[in-house]
Amino acid sequence: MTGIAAGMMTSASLVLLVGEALKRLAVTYEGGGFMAGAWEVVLGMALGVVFFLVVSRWIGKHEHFDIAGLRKSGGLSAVLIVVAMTIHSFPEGVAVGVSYGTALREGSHAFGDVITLAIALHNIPEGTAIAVALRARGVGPWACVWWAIFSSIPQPIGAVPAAWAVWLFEPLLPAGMGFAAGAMMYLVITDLLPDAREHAGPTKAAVAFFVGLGLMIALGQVVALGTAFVSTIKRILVTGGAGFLGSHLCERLVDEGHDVICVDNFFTSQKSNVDHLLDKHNFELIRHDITHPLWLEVDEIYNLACPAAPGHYQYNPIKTMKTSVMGSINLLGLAKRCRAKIFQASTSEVYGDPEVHPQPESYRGAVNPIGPRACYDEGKRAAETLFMDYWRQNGVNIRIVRIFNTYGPRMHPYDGRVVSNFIRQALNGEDITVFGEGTQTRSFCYRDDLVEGFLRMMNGPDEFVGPVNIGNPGEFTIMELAELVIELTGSGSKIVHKPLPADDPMQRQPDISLAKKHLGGWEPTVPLREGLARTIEWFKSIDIGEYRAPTPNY
Ligand SMILES: O=C(O)[C@H]1O[C@H](OP(=O)(O)OP(=O)(O)OC[C@H]2O[C@@H](n3ccc(=O)[nH]c3=O)[C@H](O)[C@@H]2O)[C@H](O)[C@@H](O)[C@@H]1O
Repeated sequence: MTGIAAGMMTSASLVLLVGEALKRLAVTYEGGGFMAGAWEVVLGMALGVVFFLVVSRWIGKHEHFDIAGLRKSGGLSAVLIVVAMTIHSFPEGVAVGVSYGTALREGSHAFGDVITLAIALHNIPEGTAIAVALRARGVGPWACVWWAIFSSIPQPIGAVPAAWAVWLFEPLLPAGMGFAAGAMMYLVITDLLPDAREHAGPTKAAVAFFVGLGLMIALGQVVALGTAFVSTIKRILVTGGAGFLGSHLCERLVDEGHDVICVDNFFTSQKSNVDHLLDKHNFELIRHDITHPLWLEVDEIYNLACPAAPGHYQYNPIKTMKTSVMGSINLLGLAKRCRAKIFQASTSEVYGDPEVHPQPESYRGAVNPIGPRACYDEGKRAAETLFMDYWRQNGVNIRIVRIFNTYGPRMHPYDGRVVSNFIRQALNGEDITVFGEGTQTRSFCYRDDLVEGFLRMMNGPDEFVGPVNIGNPGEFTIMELAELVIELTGSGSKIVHKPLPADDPMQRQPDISLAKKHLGGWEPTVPLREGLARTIEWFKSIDIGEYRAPTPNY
């Protein structure tokens, strides 16, 4: 078994990791000549070897890994063996993590899978050895099993941060691949092969080694074939994809390698938001209004299409209601036909002017169904109803998020919402228009935090369909916001008061416990001051003259 694992790990290290790293470098250093950039892999391998060497020295003698030696052990040495095995699992985990980090960055998990398999296989004799040593000491059979399993727990603990680190430092990938290869080869030479040889003799060890080599090459082929069939690349439709949030979502999805179809009618959005994506092979832009049916073949749909600023959605309230209701019906029908997963961008406005504070998802809201905001609030509520009914009645795979006030770069300068208005006014030296006394509150979430929440919700388990609040619980009065914008822009603008619009909610703050629980601990990371500074920089970088106000209501 150990001999086979040694063969598999050798093949994985040299063929998959080093081979692939050199292939990548050939692209990076195109035209750079023989061995261009290969030093990165060599350096990575050396680091991998040194890493294992240091760890092995630190935990003591190699005899502790010696499987034959374990059989003879008893008493204190058995405890030492468990400790040594447990600690030496850690660098193995790092090797697995580096391999997965590398593989996933490439859009496939094949590398990680084969290396995990090899390490897992090699865990079997190690775990058995621990069990044998403890059993000889009179430890009960189940306790032996537990200790055998426990000794491998450092593997995932080492693997997760290692994978993350590789992900973070993409340019170091070839060196990272070399690192994993070097670390594994060290393990093969110092640990696996001597064990195999001592156990089974040189001939059987050599045969097992070559069986392992062959097995891994065959497995690599099967995985490659399987990956081609079960591709991780999805065809994703984003409606409202040229808008403030939609364009950022498209960008994230394009970067992840998905085939993205952006649909927009450009009512409150701007083509320039997706200009930089137009020449990407995996991005497509369609001008279309979702109140009309759409015939496409997709795997996932993000429905973000709807004007969201009160002034613009009240400009043509019937159209706003149609966008939420007919748009949802059209897209849910598309999702049903394609068996696609579909995501609805709902809103904190479903809570109306809330009597419960902060607002949990279970709160049913206080919406005026006949007021000027109803076209949006009730439209979004009806959309939620439609989503839930398509889920219950037709088994459509849905997700609903309720977005709380969001801001950031690419907000339309004439959007009319409070953050864009205040920044535009401050930069132009105009009066800052605070509606009412400015004592009403809002909780402002930075765009990137929100889109991260979207992705986690869409990619989360099918059992959790929402609705879930996504927003920043940091609550501010509108007056505080005005003062902060003046401070950050260094503007001489004065604050003036205008009448409070009808049905304007007095307070709003999301309860995000549900998101934290179900979306892998998701929570906003960008504080208002920092997010506003970034947004102000973006506003300074654009030419407002290139933007056309969608309606006169801003
Ligand atoms: O920003 C958002 O994401 C939300 O914006 C609006 O909801 P609202 O909270 O009314 O957003 P704003 O128009 O930005 O108004 C926020 C507060 O600032 C006040 N405001 C707005 C604009 C302005 O120039 N001055 C001003 O004091 C408003 O009266 C309101 O109390 C939309 O209706 C929501 O669907 C959307 O989720």
